[in-house]
Amino acid sequence: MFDFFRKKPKPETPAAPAPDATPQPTPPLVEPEVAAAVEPGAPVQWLPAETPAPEAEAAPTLIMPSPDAVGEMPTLVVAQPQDKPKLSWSERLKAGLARTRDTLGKNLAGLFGGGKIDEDLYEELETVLLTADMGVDATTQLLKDVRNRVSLRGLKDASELRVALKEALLELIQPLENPLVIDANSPKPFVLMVAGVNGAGKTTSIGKLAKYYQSQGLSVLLAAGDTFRAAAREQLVVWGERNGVQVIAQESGDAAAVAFDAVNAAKARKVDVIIVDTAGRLPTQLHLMDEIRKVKRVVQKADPSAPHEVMLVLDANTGQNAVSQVKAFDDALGLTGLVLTKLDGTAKGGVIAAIAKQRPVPVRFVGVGETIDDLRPFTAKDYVDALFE
Ligand SMILES: Nc1nc2c(ncn2[C@@H]2O[C@H](COP(=O)(O)OP(=O)(O)OP(=O)(O)O)[C@@H](O)[C@H]2O)c(=O)[nH]1
Repeated sequence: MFDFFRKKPKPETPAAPAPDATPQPTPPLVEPEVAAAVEPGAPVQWLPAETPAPEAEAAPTLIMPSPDAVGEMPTLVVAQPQDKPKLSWSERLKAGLARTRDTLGKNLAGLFGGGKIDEDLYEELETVLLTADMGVDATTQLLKDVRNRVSLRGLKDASELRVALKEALLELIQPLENPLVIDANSPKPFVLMVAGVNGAGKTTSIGKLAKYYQSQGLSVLLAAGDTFRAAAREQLVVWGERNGVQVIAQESGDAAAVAFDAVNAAKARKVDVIIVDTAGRLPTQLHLMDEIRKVKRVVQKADPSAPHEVMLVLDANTGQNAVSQVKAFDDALGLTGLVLTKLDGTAKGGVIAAIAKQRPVPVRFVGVGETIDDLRPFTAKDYVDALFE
């Protein structure tokens, strides 16, 4: 389990930063000679003093966690395969979507049990879809599609409706399937910026993503851009140390400056992927939305082609509110991908249909638990199968 990630206190709403607060140089968390121990034989890199970001006037002190420093921090225990019986991903996805399936499935079973297809049945189907958090727009589209399929195929019996609905749902959410492939043809470093509301699962997902891309042979660097919560930074630093992933952090200061320097560090170290964490924020906190726009702008100053992915992490439990979050963050940042977390704890997995209909930003990954293997690329067919089987 990501025990250490779970240790942190309930997320707080970060205090409003001054929109253009000048980052103050901060004392390093580790001494230079200790930092040198991180990469034996390699020169210590205090990065980057050379090119200050126009909007991040003073370069922050960057730290590499040292084994000594990390040794004093709480232990992170990553679930080992032997912790639980090895399930295939489709089994885990199925287990994760159990609550949504129970709600949807039970209600649909009642509908599709038999009898003839009539207006009453369509009305009941509408209620079931809305209850699964699919939203009005997606529900309307699904019903229209199901009606078409029924009339085209001349279906008469309610039991035949199930296949028609499954097909209609697959067609609706299929466009969201667009995996985030990072390979030799991708920009280097590939800059992935992560955003989301408080507690959505950003930091946990970043740990999982780092592992995912590392397992593909890519080098990964994390930027601890959640400068509001010291615990968030420490989580990343400790997690990075335990898993051999470099982390760039500073003790306090400006998220944009951390991101800027981390991109430069990634360039200097020829790292393949950099993942930039950011503090949780609500779309209604306009000053914080300004602040995250600034992070993006400053990243662009370090690398004009970056960020190459702006990913919103969404807690599936928020149901229809997730759609509002997608719209607001997309309007502010121009999202290129989504991560849908905590599907295991919710009956609101149908929200994916609402996203497909109202703001179809690709769902890159879905999360169905807290262990490292519980985040996987989204595939529409697996998702629909897990909902209906
Ligand atoms: N059950 C379950 N829990 C998850 C999943 N993803 C994350 N969590 C848990 O959600 C909680 C919050 O996750 P964090 O990663 O700390 O969230 P965050 O978005 O970084 O939070 P802030 O930095 O406060 O904004 C932690 O307890 C995680 O273990 C998931 O897919 N399933």
